[in-house]
Amino acid sequence: MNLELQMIGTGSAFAKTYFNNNALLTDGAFTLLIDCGVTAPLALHRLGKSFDDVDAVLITHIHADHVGGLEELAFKMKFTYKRKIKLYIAETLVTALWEHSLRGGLYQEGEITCLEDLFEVCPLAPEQAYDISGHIRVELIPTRHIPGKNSYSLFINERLFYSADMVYDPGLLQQLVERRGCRMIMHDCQLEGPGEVHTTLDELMRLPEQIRSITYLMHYADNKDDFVGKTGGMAFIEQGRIYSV
Ligand SMILES: Nc1ccn([C@@H]2O[C@@H]3COP(=O)(O)O[C@H]3[C@H]2O)c(=O)n1
Ligand SMILES: [Zn+2]
Ligand SMILES: [Zn+2]
Repeated sequence: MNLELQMIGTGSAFAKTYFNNNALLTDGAFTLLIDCGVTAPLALHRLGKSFDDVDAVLITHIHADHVGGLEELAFKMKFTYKRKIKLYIAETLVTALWEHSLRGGLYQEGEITCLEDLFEVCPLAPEQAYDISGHIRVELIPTRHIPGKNSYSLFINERLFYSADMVYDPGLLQQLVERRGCRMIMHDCQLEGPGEVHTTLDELMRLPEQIRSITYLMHYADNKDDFVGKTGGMAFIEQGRIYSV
């Protein structure tokens, strides 16, 4: 069964013309929000949607463009929609998300004292596939991003690789395509400068043509249009467009 994936934002962390790189993945009956950055509430609003359209949220790593909208999501779920949705997150990130990111804004004596007061927390072990819905199955793949910081890319339904923010790892991409049946790669893409914590366009251009032909670029800067047609055949994913994956 095909899924529909819609990026509510395709921008890099500090992009101003694109929202944060967050996605809605749906099987028709169930909608998973992949990352929930600072701009997620407005990005959804611009698409005529709200957090009420979301059935579960999955977090790849703790940076504001991926978790900064969780405070609003949690408050809206608790006090407006009165629902506790599932929060899928690597087991290594559960404590850090609450203690280092959300507690300051969400804590309320006797009412909200831990992540479990807001979400049905589902800690995920890496390299193990989990059924998120009847038709969505996700495996976390640890990928390098910031030294000492855990970050996880996604392998969805044994066919789509969705990169978290990650440094170039051609061996992983090659292995997924050649040995695990990966048919589509959605990759973060830093258009200019050295890729210290991200993968650069120059690096992705070095991939074999067979891999580039199934690779789509996201998490890009405001000057993306300057690079259209100069990406070795890799297409930019468009914010708001619905893709069959
Ligand atoms: N060592 C670092 C750490 C962070 N950064 C920038 O901060 C952003 C945080 O969100 P991101 O999407 O991971 O992108 C990071 C870099 O732009 C960076 O450029 N170098
Ligand atoms: Zn990011
Ligand atoms: Zn990041």
